[in-house]
Amino acid sequence: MKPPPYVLSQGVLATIGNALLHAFAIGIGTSHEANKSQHEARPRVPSVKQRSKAQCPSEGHAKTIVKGRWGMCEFTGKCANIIQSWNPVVLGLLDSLPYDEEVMVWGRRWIVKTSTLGERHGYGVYACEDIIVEDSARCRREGPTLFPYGGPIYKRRHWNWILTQHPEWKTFALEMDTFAGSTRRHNDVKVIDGDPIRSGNIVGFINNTVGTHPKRRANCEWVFVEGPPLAPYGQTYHEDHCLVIATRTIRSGDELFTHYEWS
Ligand SMILES: C[S@@+](CC[C@H](N)C(=O)[O-])C[C@H]1O[C@@H](n2cnc3c(N)ncnc32)[C@H](O)[C@@H]1O
Repeated sequence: MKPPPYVLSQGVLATIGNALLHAFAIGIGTSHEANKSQHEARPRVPSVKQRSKAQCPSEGHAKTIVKGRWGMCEFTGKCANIIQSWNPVVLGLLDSLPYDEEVMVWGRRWIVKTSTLGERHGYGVYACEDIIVEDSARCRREGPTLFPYGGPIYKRRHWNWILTQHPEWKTFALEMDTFAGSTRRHNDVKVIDGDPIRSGNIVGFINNTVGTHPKRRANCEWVFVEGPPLAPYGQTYHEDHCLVIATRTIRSGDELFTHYEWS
């Protein structure tokens, strides 16, 4: 998944009149185009065409079982060393993400349960409280921060290696810094593995507006943020990160939707 990585300027979140946000208002920009204001990017997803064909160096095809939050998974060659362990708690996410149970993430209550799209489309994320977005904030993409897109971060090249061995890992991958104006080479782009099971990443359960009947309206978007989140969530997390922000008022009981493509 490669949802829209909007980039906010330094001042944007500072103006958000939300007490919670003020607690961890973020300094923002991009690592390669600092101080550039908002970039709107088309949401994109790693497609088969975009993916490099590079295989993970196999070194005699030795097989290694890598144990992690996902259970056990077999990798060969260098891939086994590339797989990172991840603790969701460092980014203020939950160590385990229960279904059908209210949880508190970044100061707000949420529930992960069957999507309004229907059972065959899996789970969705619902708000358990109202989140108000003023019209003026909406126009400037200054809606409240909901939670981060969390998971281990891989270089694109390494992520491609992983996918050659486990293509099913791709569903929740977010390319961090591909947005309009990015000058990074494709292989330099970083990818967050946001699988909810592997990463405790609640964002992974947010569904897409595309093709929905009746038509769902997006109520949140992704933004790329340079540097770690401020306290209390950035105490031990030192990477650039991505956030989900509300783009319109979300009422208690509403399911979150955004616009992304997937392959
Ligand atoms: C990022 S996940 C979203 C969470 C997913 N519902 C789950 O339980 O894992 C993306 C997957 O959800 C499903 N999905 C999301 N939005 C959809 C939509 N508008 N129509 C149909 N399926 C959708 C697709 O199976 C897609 O691969």
